[in-house]
Amino acid sequence: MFLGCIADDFTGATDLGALMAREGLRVSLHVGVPQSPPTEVADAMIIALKSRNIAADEAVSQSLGAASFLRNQMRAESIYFKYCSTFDSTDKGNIGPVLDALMAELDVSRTIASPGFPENGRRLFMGHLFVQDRLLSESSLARHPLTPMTDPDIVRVLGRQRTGPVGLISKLAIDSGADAVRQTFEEAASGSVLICDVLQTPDLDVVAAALPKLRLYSGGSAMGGALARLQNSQGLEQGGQAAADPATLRPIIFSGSGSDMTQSQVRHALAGNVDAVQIKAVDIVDPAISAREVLARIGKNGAVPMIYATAYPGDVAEAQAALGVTESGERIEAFFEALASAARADGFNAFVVAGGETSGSAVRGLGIDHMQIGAEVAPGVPWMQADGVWAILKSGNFGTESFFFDALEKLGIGQ
Ligand SMILES: Nc1ncnc2c1ncn2[C@@H]1O[C@H](COP(=O)(O)OP(=O)(O)OP(=O)(O)O)[C@@H](O)[C@H]1O
Ligand SMILES: O=C(O)[C@@H](O)C(=O)CO
Repeated sequence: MFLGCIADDFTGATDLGALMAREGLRVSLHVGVPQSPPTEVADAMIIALKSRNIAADEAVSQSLGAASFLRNQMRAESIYFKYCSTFDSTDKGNIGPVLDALMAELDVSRTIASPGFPENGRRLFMGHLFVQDRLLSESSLARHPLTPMTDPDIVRVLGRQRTGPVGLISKLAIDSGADAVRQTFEEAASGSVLICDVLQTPDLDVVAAALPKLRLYSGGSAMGGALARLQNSQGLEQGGQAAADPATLRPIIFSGSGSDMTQSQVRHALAGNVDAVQIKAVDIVDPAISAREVLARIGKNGAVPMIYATAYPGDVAEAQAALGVTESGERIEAFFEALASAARADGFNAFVVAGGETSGSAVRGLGIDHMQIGAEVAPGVPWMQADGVWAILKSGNFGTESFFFDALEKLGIGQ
């Protein structure tokens, strides 16, 4: 297996899977470390963790466990550590501590950190990360509830998270070509992690071509896509993609993200034909009971059900003031987990889910631990199939306004 990947959240894992499957790779995606090596043939394996917002030492231990499985059981030639294209983290971690631990474990003296994802507007210049046309620190990510990104200089951000040096593979080196990139990498001090500038996708291909056989890479999904492209240009068989039979599908939409884009997507869906139920944290006492109540209310008008907690920031703040930030979030997550489980038992089998934490809850509720990548609806957002269930896990800010309907259409379900 050429690439063994560790993703720090579920939507990020499916994002990476989509970008590698696009290049024809056979991708095997697992939720957590599998009990034993899977029998299917794969060029790349992704282990999805939920390690972005946990204590750094726990994130390190889970990531080392995944790396050990990928190297020892799957014989992965390289390890890829996938984190967010907006470098979501705090000064305590978890990107730096996990990178330090993987570098020590794999005995590598240098690696790269390449979060950029130009197709989704995440670009880096001189180590500064932009979201569309704004610096990271001026984007909505500066107000992220768990990982507010207030410093756009990723060299400086990673420098605060690790003990070793942090350098830069600048756009100037990339424009000079693969040899200049390789030289920058090789001349960097031992122990360095080099942040990669990227304005357009071909910049990533230059970096991949310059550094084709590192034991350890790290970044967003687009760098993984570039490595997959390089691998495929060396003659891999095309991988197949899972396809759905629309006649057998019963769709349902869950939205628990509060991001600006998901808010637009919910508003767009509400203006169309959906059977919508809004859920509030204060109303959830027993998640299983709330889930059954919601399921009893839907399905009367023949439209696709959409159950959403997504609310304006003022309403979220009100719920947080009443219950506390942790309690209000946990209630909604427990609700979506119970709802996924109950909806599956009721025969729903195509789940459109918005939000990283919400996706984690839905996957837990569905009880799936292994997924096959299907068609991509928006850059980095593919349908996936597991044990007769279809699911699409959308990162909060991904997709355009019509995403929910686009996703259904992609499976052949008209509105
Ligand atoms: N109305 C609400 N009141 C209180 N908490 C809410 C409300 N709606 C959502 N939440 C909580 O906000 C968090 C949203 O996290 P989630 O990761 O699903 O979305 P996101 O952060 O926008 O997505 P991503 O991580 O993909 O960018 C969850 O913990 C959810 O329970
Ligand atoms: O890289 C991204 O932006 C996403 O894959 C992500 O990590 C979602 O949380």
